This record gives sequence, structure tokens and C-alpha cells, in this order.
Amino acid sequence: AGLLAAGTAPESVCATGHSAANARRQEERFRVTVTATEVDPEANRNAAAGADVVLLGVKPKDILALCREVAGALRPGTVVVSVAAGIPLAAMERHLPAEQPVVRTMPNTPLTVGRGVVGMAAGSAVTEEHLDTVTRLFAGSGTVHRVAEEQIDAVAAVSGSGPAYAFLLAELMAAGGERMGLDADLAAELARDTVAGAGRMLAEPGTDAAALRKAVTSPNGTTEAAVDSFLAADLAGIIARGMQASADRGRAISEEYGGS
Ligand SMILES: NC(=O)C1=CN([C@@H]2O[C@H](COP(=O)(O)OP(=O)(O)OC[C@H]3O[C@@H](n4cnc5c(N)ncnc54)[C@H](O)[C@@H]3O)[C@@H](O)[C@H]2O)C=CC1
Ligand SMILES: O=C(O)[C@@H]1CCC=N1
Repeated sequence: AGLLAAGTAPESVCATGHSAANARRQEERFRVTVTATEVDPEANRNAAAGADVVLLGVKPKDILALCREVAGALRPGTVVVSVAAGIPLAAMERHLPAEQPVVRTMPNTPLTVGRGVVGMAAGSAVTEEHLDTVTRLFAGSGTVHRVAEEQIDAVAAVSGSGPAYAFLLAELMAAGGERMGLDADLAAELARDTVAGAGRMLAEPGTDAAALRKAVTSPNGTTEAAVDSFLAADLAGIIARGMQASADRGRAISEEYGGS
């Protein structure tokens, strides 16, 4: 969805998956060609053959096998883009032809609504032109940031996993409202619309999260009582430790699935 919204022509896309039924559903939804490995065992290789860009979107544990599978179908200039958490560029390069350009990205799901963030790190054979190609793929649906590969786990901890933190906040606020006697549906709607509305305010150019928070926080008022309680309970530490757990998991995935 993000790539198409960013301007990629649907007729230029061939996607693949395992299930034929799901492939039909995605074809109808996105008007792109979708082939299925359960029908055509060569689906991935055929989709990769002659492509300018091959985007690998499978689970981290499956990425290196997929690299080996499509390796023979790639042109020398085909840019291979991975979205997989934890899988190092060097590991993918080992399973692809020598000098194949590989770009490791960390996108996030708000790309599907035009508000995404992508971190992008370049492999050893990648040129500025390749990076421009990958930037153009995503840029219409969000912002793209070039980072050193060592920073990708931190990018995942902030923006790759980040949407889940915001959704969790909405879930917990809904539960809190219900606990205080609000009807469950009303509590869920208030929480959802509040997180969504706050997100819209944050998206305005030139805004600053701390300034927006202070504008809601009347001296000695209700918000101050809540914020003081959060901070006294070490919300800052809780968030920092959670994000560290995300980054640690990225490194563990590298060791588990990216080493060979
Ligand atoms: N979900 C998210 O917000 C983000 C996910 N990622 C990365 O995206 C990747 C996918 O994650 P999810 O979306 O959670 O997984 P998912 O399970 O929803 O999607 C994986 C898809 O790949 C297909 N697939 C698996 N093996 C295949 C093969 N050999 N050939 C063709 N299709 C195959 C599956 O049928 C499935 O549709 C992971 O590597 C993850 O690290 C990165 C950033 C954000
Ligand atoms: O949870 C994950 O591992 C993936 C990467 C970032 C968001 N989802």
C-alpha cells in the first residue's frame, strides 16, 4: 500500500506469497500481479527475474533462504531491499551474487497512511543512484533517513516497533477509562481518537512533543497530576528499558538467523 501510494505504478509490481487464495485477494485489493508459490514453485524467481528492485518482506528467519532462492534470477544492477529486522547486510550479501547492491531498511506501518518512517543502510555495492531509487520507492508515503547499519536496531526500537507502543497506550488508556466506570466502547473510542488526534497535532510542521504536552498541562491541574504520577513510577525508565529490549532482540535475531 505504501509503495503504491508513493507513486509506484501497479502494473510494474509483481508480488509473491505462499497462498493462492491470499494472492487473489491481494491482486483485487491492490491491482498488482500477485503470484503464489503453492501454485508455481518458481514464483519468487520469476518475480525477481529482470526486476529493477526486489523487496524481501518475509520473516527474518526466512530471508537468507529467499536470497539464495532468487540469487540466480537477479540482474547485476537489481537492487535487493530487505525490510527484515536483525538480518545484517553482510549475511544477505554472502547469499547473493558478488557485487549485488543490497539495502537494509527498517520501515513502519504508518507508511500505509502516508505517515511512515524508514531507516535505510547501504550494502557494500550500493551507489548513490541505488539509494535514490530506494528513497523514491518509499518517499511519497513517509520520510526516509540514511543511517549507519549499526543504528538500524535503534531505528527499529524507535520507529519500526514504535507504532505498537502508541497502540498499546491507546489500549491501556481505554482499559483505564473502563476501570473508572466508562462504557467499554466509549472508553475505547475516546482513547483511540485521542491518540490519533495527538498524532495529527504532532504531524504539523514545526511542532515539538514537549511543547504540546506542556500546553495541555495546566499548573496544578488534572494533567499534571497524571504526568507526575507517570514520571514518579519511572515511565521514562520503563520506556527506555522496553526500547533497549527491542534493540537487544534485533541483535539476538542477527545472531540467531544472520550468522551463516
Ligand atoms: N510488521 C511491521 O510493522 C514491520 C515488519 N518488518 C519486517 O517485515 C518482515 C515481515 O514481517 P511481518 O509483516 O510481521 O510478517 P508476515 O508474516 O505478516 O508477512 C510475511 C509474508 O511473507 C510470505 N512468505 C513467507 N515466506 C515466503 C516465501 N518463501 N516466498 C513468498 N512469500 C513468503 C508469507 O506468506 C507472508 O505473507 C519481517 O522481516 C519484519 O522484521 C519491518 C518493519 C516493520
Ligand atoms: O516486531 C518486529 O520484529 C518487526 C520489526 C519492527 C516492527 N515489527
